[in-house]
Amino acid sequence: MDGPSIDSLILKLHDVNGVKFGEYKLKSGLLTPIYIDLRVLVSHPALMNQVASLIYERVQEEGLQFDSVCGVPYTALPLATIICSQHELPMLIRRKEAKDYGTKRLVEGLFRQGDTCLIIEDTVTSGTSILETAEVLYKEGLKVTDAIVLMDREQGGVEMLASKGIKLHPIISISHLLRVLQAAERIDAQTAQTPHTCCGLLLVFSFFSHFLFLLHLFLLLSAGIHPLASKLLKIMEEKQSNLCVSADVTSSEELLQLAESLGPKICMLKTHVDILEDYTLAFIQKMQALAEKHNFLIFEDRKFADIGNTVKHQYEGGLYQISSWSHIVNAHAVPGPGVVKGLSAVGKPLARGCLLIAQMSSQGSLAAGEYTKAVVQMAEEHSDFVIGFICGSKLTERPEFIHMTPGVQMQAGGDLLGQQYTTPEEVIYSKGSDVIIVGRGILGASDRVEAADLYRKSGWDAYRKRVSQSSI
Ligand SMILES: O=c1ccn([C@@H]2O[C@H](COP(=O)(O)O)[C@@H](O)[C@H]2O)c(=O)[nH]1
Repeated sequence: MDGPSIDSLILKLHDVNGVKFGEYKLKSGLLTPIYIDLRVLVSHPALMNQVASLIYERVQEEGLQFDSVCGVPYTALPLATIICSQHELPMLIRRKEAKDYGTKRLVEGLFRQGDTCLIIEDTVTSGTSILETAEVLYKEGLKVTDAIVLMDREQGGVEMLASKGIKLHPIISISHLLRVLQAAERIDAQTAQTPHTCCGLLLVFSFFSHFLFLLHLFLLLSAGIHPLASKLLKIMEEKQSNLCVSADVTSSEELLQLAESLGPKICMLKTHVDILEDYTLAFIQKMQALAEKHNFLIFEDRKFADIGNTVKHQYEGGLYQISSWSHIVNAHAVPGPGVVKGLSAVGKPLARGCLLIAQMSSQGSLAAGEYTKAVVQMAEEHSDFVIGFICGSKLTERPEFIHMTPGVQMQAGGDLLGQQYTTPEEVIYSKGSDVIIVGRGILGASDRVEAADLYRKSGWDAYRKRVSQSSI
């Protein structure tokens, strides 16, 4: 498609409200002044066809070689469908929903290991959505070398994807779009300059979003939530961290080193003390001192799952005396409410809290569907002790519950024993969880402190972004 046709497409997109200025984001509290909303295309089939043709023309101009096409869900899905149907190209569908871990294929359609898949996207900002889709395809053994996008917001997407080995081919840049709209007198010169004042706007945005975050926190704290949950939220805000490190090591010395070095980066340290080869109560006292020093909570991932009377003993006594030092423990709901009552009898007087395991990150987990719903109900009935869930996504809008998600790494994927990984952005921003729990993603890094900081930043950015967008 030539320049004039692209320009007329831009005007048509503006006509159908696919490009919005100012108001949309101001209402939701964000100061992003230009919003590209190509979801409107589904209501305008002629325009949808035009966009699909434009994308396909670009594919041909670039001489791209590929075996299949995948549209980033959801807006680019119909675009990919039209292109594949009109040109008889094999298509793949990436599933976005993964509520029931491991029960569904992540990529639908036929492909062979090593096939190359072309990604199609409607709008790119940082490139994260394309990367997430590519990561799911990589996991299935596919290659991704190129991606085509209709609209490039020119906010680093091309560069970020290039650094990951994906060449992005944008069709319309936001600066061109603004020039066309200004020439057609749809916007004034000041609005057309918007991208060039990006840094100033980002500062205002950052301040505003921080304000919204604090407002959100205030509303949560006023909702009468458990003191431990409120303490956790305060730590998160103070340390700008929703990272819980899963310290799955077998020596107490290494665990203490982890707590000392990663302490400043985390809101919580998760332990499995029963894998330590040299557990002593003296060690646990040192850990408590580090938790005080670096202001984090301790979460013993004990996964209690017995009748109330037994879990009472397991929590309070034995070798580990968990209730004496662990701020938070967790439990399966399989035994019924007795497990919570037993734990609560020990933990409540000590101001401890409990997470119920509503979903698991492992492939084929049975904690799904009706079971998960029943766990949420059990939590609601015991909210004086249950402070939240181990889960893959937000399960309830009730503000008193904190959602914590394990199975997190920078790249989606899994291990050989059924663990499944999702990215911090996906877990926190897309799925609405609050805290990321990261083990080997940090423990396996050559520089654990640097890795922890990357996870902290990624998780926290996603959290702030989500909270800012949902507050007003
Ligand atoms: O569903 C669950 C519940 C708990 N875990 C625990 O989290 C960590 C994850 O470690 P990675 O090294 O990041 O895989 C580990 O301690 C598990 O016991 C979980 O993974 N999934």
